[in-house]
Order: sequence, then C-alpha cells, then structure tokens
Amino acid sequence: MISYLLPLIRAHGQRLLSGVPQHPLKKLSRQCSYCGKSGRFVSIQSDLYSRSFGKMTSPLGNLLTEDERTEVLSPLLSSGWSMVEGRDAIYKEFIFKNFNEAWGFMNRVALQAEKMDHHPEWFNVYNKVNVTLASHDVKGLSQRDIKLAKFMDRVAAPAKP
Ligand SMILES: C[C@H](O)[C@H](O)[C@H]1CNC2=NC(N)=NC(=O)C2=N1
Repeated sequence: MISYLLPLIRAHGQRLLSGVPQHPLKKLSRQCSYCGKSGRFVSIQSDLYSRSFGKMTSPLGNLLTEDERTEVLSPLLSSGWSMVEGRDAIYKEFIFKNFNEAWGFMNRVALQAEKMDHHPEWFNVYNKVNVTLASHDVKGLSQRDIKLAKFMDRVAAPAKP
C-alpha cells in the first residue's frame, strides 16, 4: 500500500502535508486530474488517507458527499431551501418588499455569481425571486451551491419585508 502512495506523496507531498483538504487523484487513474502528471496514483480519498491526513472535504466543484450533505445541506433545508423533486438541486423563494429590493438582491447575487463563475437558475416577478441552485458540470449539488445559497441568505436577510 505504501508503494502506491509514494508517487502521490512525491507529486503532492507539500500540498498534502500542508493540510490542503483536497483529493485530486482518482483511483487507478493514469493521470492526475489536478496537475496532469502521469503515473500510478491511488485515490487519497481512502481510509488510509483519512487516517493519515485527517478529515476530507471535497474540492469545491465535486458532488457533495453523504457526510457533507448531513453537515452543510441540512442547515439550509431547515432554513427555507428545499430539494427539487427528481433532481439533485435546491430551491428557495425569496420575497421582498417591492421590485426595487428584489432587483437589488439579484444585482448583488449576480456579481457574486460572476466572481464564482457559478450561476443561479432564477425567475423574478415583482417582489419575488425563485431560485434553483445546482452545479451543471457535475449534474448535482456541490460546495459551490452551498456557498452561493448562504450568500443569498445573507444578502436577503436585511431586505425581508
Ligand atoms: C463554461 C462555464 O465555466 C460554466 O458553464 C460554468 C458557468 N456557471 C455555472 N453555473 C452553474 N450553476 N453550474 C455550472 O456548472 C456552471 N458552469
């Protein structure tokens, strides 16, 4: 097992030892999806990795793991977000005093979405903004959706009627 880990540690030792919680290597892949180097790597999302390097967090753009769903998705589902039927996506309706407040919210979210290169699916009529969040590249929920959902909640909070 250790011999499997050697190329990984050689290529990414510094990153791993400095505690960056990412697992860029796919099991049995011939090429590291993180840096493009070829080699015989093992997934570092293994028991051995978890024991050696501590708790894992997916890279921002990966589908949420079951543990992450319990940890970061559940709080959102208790605060107005809900799962979309038949799809790995979340939905929330934001209601504001008037169109001006709704548009202000959309403006702030739009700037953040551009910064993240992660965009909401949304629909606005007067004071209502209906939002669906999902990561299209992975066809489901990722940490990007969680980050954007939390941002929306923060931005909407002071503007509620
Ligand atoms: C090409 C561009 O990077 C992609 O289409 C970005 C833009 N915004 C995105 N937004 C969302 N919600 N999911 C994506 O996968 C995504 N990808």
